[in-house]
Amino acid sequence: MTWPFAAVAQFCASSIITRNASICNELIERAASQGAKAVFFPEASDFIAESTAQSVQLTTNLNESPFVKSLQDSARDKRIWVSVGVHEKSPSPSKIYNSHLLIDDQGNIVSVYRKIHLFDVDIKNGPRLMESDSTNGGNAILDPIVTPIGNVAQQTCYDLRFAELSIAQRHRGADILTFPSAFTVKTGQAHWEPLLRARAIETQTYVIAAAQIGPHNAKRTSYGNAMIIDPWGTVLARCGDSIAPSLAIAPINLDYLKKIRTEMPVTNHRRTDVYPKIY
Ligand SMILES: O=C(O)CNC(=O)[C@H](CS)NC(=O)CCC(=O)C(=O)O
Repeated sequence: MTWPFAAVAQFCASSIITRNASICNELIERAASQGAKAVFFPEASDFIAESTAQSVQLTTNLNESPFVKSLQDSARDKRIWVSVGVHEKSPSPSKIYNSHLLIDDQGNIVSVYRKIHLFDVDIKNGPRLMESDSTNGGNAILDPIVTPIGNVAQQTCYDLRFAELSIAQRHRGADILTFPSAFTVKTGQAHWEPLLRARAIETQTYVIAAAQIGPHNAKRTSYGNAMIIDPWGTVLARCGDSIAPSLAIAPINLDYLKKIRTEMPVTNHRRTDVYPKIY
């Protein structure tokens, strides 16, 4: 059996939505031409705004977004699944959702995850970001979605730091955890790869982590290092240091995943008589 390939994307979004759309659609074409069955884009691929006000002003409903429509068209034309982070209107006029869409190879949006944990931090000599100024948090952990590469479970960026979500999604049947992200440089250097590898190792799942890279505007730069990790914690593929749009590709081997889980059945060893089962 040859195993299906996944592609993870890395680029630098600006506040110009049409430009970001061209980059993503070009990468979808490239991923499909390399034989990938699914391609994963970063958080906020539609735009990175220069202010809270601009972020709210640029945001539409999903069914009114030319960015989303163009990715749906590309997914259908190229017969490839697409995971992508975008902004979405919420019921409150001054706040949005930070959403993660899964689009199937017919161009249908099959799942919309709304980021649960909001990045409100003020780090000395580091970033100060108050995501909750512009964003409402979601309230649901989603079930994994069956795709040609395996069961894909959606999260977003800062959610990575809350292992409960990954454990819950593992219990619900995830083969692959996905973290579309725009990590800051300071936190990324310290935490990005160890957190991703920890989630892969402790849940024995593949981890696909798309990332924004480089300077979006005068105030904001992202860490990059998009990567695909296997259930043993090995980094199978990663994007390089260039801020030019790029892809990294790896096979998703569910026999290998089963082998890892059989040889060391950590999920069966959980002491849910001592602490609660997360589900
Ligand atoms: O701003 C947008 O439009 C999109 N949202 C983001 O980029 C979010 C909120 S500012 N970034 C993160 O969650 C970074 C997390 C991070 O860097 C960490 O956990 O260390």
